[in-house]
Amino acid sequence: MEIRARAPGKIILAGEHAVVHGSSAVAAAIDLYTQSSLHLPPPGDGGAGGEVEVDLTDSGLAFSWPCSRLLEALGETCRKAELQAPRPCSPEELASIARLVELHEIPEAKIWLSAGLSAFLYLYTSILGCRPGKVVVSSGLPMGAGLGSSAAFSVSLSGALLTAAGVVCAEGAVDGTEWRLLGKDHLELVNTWAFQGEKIIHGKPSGIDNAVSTFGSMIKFKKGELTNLKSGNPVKMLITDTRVGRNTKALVAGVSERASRHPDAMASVFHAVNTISEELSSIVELAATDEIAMTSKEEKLAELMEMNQGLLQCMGVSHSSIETVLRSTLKYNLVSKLTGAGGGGCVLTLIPTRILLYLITCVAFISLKYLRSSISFPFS
Ligand SMILES: Nc1ncnc2c1ncn2[C@@H]1O[C@H](COP(=O)(O)OP(=O)(O)OP(=O)(O)O)[C@@H](O)[C@H]1O
Ligand SMILES: C[C@@](O)(CCO)CC(=O)[O-]
Ligand SMILES: [Mg+2]
Repeated sequence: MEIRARAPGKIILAGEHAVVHGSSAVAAAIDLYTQSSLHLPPPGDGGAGGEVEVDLTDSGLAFSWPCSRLLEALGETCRKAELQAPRPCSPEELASIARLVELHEIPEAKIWLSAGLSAFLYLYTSILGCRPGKVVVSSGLPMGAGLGSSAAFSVSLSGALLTAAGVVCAEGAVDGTEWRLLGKDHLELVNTWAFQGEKIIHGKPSGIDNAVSTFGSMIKFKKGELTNLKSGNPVKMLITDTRVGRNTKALVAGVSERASRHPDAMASVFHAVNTISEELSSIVELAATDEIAMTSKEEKLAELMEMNQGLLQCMGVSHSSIETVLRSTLKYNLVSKLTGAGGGGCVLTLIPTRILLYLITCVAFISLKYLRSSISFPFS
C-alpha cells in the first residue's frame, strides 16, 4: 500500500515571534510543498523482523531502525497512542527517541536533521506503532529558511500516517490537480498531531506554521485561534532567500530570553506587533475594487511591513544578510521584511501594482518595438 500526502510552506506577513508571546500574526500558504510517501507492506509481511525506514531525498540521506529495537526503546509508545487526542511527547520519551536517532552517524554538516528525525520517529511510532514501513520525503521548500519547512514536514507526515491508520480520509479533489483534500474535522486532527511534531523541532512553537500549512489560504492567528482571511485582490510578494542558514528553535529561545531580561520593553514591542497584525489583516480583507483603492492598500501594507521589520530588529532576529536585502530593495522604493524566524533565511518584498504595471508596459513596449523592427526589417 502507498499513501502520499503533501503540505505547503508559508510566508508570514506580520507577527512572527510576537505570536509566540500571544500577539496576532498573519500568514499565507505558498505553492511550494513537502510530500511524504508512505509504503506499508501487507499486514503479516516483515513482522518483527521488519524495519521502519525514512528516506530524506532532499538531503540525500536514508535511515532505518529494526522494529524490535524501536519496541525495546519505546515500549509504551509502540503500543500506539490515542489517535483522536495526541499526548505530548514526554521528556523521557524524547530522550529515548534522541538515543535512537544517535544510533546513526549523521554528518556534522547535516546535524540539524536530527530534530526532523526525532519528530518523524515520534509521529510514526505514536500513530502506527512499531509496524514496518518506509516513508520517502521530498520537498520544494528550502530547509531552515523561514518558509515553514518544519511545519510542512510534520503536516505531510501526519496526513499520510493518519490516513494509513484509517482515522482520516481524503474527500473532494483539488481543482486541476491529482490531489484530494481532507474534510475540516480530519484537518483539525492532522493539525493537532503536526503541532506535536513542531514542538519537537521548534521547542516552543505558537502553532501558526502548522495551522497555515494544514488549512492553507491566508489566516490570522492568535493564541491558537485561527481566522480565515478573504483577500479580494491578491498582493504580489517577492521572496529572496539570503541562503544564510539558521535555526528557528534557537531564535525563538533568544527572543524569550530577551523578553525575560526586559519584560516591560518587550511587552510593548509585542503589543505594537499585535496592533500591526490586526491592522494588516483588516486591510487585507478590504475588498479593493478599483486602482486607487489597491494603491492605497499596498501603501498601507508596505508601511506596516516596514514597521514590523523595525520591531523584529528590536527583538534581535534580523541579520546583516537581511539588512542587505532591505537596503537593495529600498533603492527602488520597495519595502521588505524578514519572514519566519529571521536570523538569515528569507525576506519578503512587496511588489506594488504600479511596478507590475510599469513592468508590463516595458515588456509591451519592447515587444512592440521588436514587432516594428521585425516588420520593417525586410523593407529597409
Ligand atoms: N524535507 C525535510 N526533510 C527532513 N527534515 C526536514 C525537512 N523539512 C524540515 N525538516 C526539519 O526541520 C528543520 C528546519 O526547521 P526550522 O523550523 O528551523 O526552519 P523552517 O521551518 O524552514 O523555518 P521557519 O520555522 O522560520 O518557518 C530542519 O533542520 C529539519 O530538522
Ligand atoms: C518565529 C515563529 O513565530 C514563526 C516561524 O515561522 C515561531 C512560531 O510562531 O512558532
Ligand atoms: Mg519551522
